[in-house]
Amino acid sequence: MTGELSPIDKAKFVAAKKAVEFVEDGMRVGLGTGSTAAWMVRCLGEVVREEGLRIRAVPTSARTAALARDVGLDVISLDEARWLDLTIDGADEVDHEFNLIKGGGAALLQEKIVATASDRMVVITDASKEVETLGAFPLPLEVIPFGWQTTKALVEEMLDSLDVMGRTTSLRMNGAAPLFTDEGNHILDLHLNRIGNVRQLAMVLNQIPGVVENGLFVDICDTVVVGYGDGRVQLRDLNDNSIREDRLEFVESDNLFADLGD
Ligand SMILES: O=C[C@H](O)[C@H](O)[C@H](O)COP(=O)(O)O
Repeated sequence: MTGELSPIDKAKFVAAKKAVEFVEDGMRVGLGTGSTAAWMVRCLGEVVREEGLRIRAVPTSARTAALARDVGLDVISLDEARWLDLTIDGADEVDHEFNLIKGGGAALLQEKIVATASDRMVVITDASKEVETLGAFPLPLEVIPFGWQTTKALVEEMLDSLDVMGRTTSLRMNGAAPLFTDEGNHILDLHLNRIGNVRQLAMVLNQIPGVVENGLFVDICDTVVVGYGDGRVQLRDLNDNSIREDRLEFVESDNLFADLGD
């Protein structure tokens, strides 16, 4: 069964499996969204079944909530949990200061709320998402549908005033219609190539009327777990600047590998 996994899925899987080791009995855990986070939810379900951990999980999307219930996790809302011990999530890009671009799966709003409500955010990724400077991946911006074209024009004006060159913005589509997020909003993707001042951009984007949230996660992530296709994992911790390495075996499990990908 594991032979069917691509190297990239193996990398995502080992990062996810390693990150689940941070989960302890009694914790309230935020569950990210996306293909990497889906591996983590499956791994967590298995650990909870095998070790009898009592955890409560707060998902960041309807997709993750459905998967979490499928694998037997106790799903509660953020309002029930209030604060979380840990959130584990994927990312679209990660820089050396652990700033992130998120929202490729349109879940950035709930993801940012949940991660910010957590004592610790662990990001799981493969090496392809590590970058010197954020911005090659289009930056998602969640905007309310009312007047979105005006909001888009204001965003473009703001980018001009910041001298962000060569940018384009596009409304994310779902087939022929605009995509709606779980919160009923649209996504504008900002194609910027390179984000010089991440902190400044994150702040000014959220000042624009109509913008609900942006996909820049600044000073939120503490730990990054990078997985590799050969089973290696690297754990980087910003708090003590440590880097630890490990290697995980691929263990065949029908539960984990029956439904590949997100
Ligand atoms: O909105 C989606 C999230 O921010 C995802 O965590 C991000 O897009 C990474 O997804 P994946 O693990 O599928 O690459």
